[in-house]
Amino acid sequence: MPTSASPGAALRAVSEPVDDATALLEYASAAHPLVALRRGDGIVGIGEVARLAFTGPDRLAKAAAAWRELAAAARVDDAVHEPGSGLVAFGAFAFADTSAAESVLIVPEVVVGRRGPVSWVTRITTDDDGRDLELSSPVATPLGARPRATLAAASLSRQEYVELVRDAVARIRSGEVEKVVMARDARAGIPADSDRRALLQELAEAYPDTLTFAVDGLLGASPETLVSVHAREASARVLAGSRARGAGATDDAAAATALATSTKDLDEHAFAVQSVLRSLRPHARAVTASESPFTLKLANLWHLATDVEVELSEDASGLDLVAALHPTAAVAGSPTVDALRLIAELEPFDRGRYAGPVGWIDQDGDGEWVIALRCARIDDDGTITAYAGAGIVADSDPESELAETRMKFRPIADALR
Ligand SMILES: C=C(O[C@H]1C=CC=C(C(=O)O)[C@@H]1O)C(=O)O
Repeated sequence: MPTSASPGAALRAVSEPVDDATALLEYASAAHPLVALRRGDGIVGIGEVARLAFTGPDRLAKAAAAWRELAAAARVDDAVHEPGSGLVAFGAFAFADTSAAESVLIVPEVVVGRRGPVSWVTRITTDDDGRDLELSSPVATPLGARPRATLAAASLSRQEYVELVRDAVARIRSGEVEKVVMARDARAGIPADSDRRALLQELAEAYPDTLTFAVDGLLGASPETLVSVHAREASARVLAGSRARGAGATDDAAAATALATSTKDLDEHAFAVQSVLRSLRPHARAVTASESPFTLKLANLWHLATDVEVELSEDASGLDLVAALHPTAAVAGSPTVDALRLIAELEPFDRGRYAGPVGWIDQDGDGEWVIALRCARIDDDGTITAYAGAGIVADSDPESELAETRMKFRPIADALR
């Protein structure tokens, strides 16, 4: 484990432009990478100058308040002024209020970042002795071999998952909930000293439009932006409703059309959009969302997607908005409270940080948060636990939902292949 520390004193961060930092992943730790990358741009953290941990129902609100305080006390010299320069923390939060998994904000000692033509390094330290920051330059090391392993069903066999979905459909038809997301887990093992960056590289190449992330052992490639905040504007990409990609061009186009015209998927999607709009409205001067969803193409799946743009009405930070949004109907269901109760009752495992918010925040509260999907936890001993879920509504077919979860395991399964 990395050393943990809470900042005894205020933090000081200095960002300076550097020559092109092309292969950002080469700066990350092989064992404990801190990464947020999209199409080659983003930030990589090295070391830990502070780790804030939270648990329980208020974990997000507590994190938002703690970060506000820490950022207000920090001394930041940012000569770069790009999203991700200056003081940043990476965060990963548990899905459930009762989860045993700790939710964390990690402030790295060094950040290497890149956005288009601009590259930078940020050095962060505690400001207690008034020292000038003189840390050595970050070192790029070539990625190691990609670890190989095969995922196997863990807490539930495939048949048990099918039965779980059948139970969920019955509970929906009896009127208990309108939609519930049912997940399953799968496990594999890699050597403890495997280079996690090699898996991230594979995810980033196969899923360039997702956020490839790694925070505190959780890594993945999420297509779903919970909220991205920059200069008092926020955006979200809501996903719900999925189809496997077709084998050839004709099949693939037919899969997209079938998805775009499926009442079951459009209903499932509408619940997710409504839950996001409801959560964002109190913080918004204006909210814009397209009237009907578009089909988003990923390497493994088609998704129904809606982009939401928000003009913020107050000084809400990314974490304030995350606290308002989580859990959306894309990962919990609708109505939220009833769906969460059903998940706790039916799913025989702790989701940990799967389906929770993961991302980063800067000193101004700006940042990018996605829902931790298409992801796995890798323990220090090399045990991998991957997760995949599907939104269940009254018309769901249990076998199709099982097939959908298999497609959602593919990013992790393929990266390990
Ligand atoms: C719960 C997952 O996906 C969600 C996001 C997009 C589409 C979904 C669906 O079609 O069911 C899920 O709501 C997952 O990938 O584990």
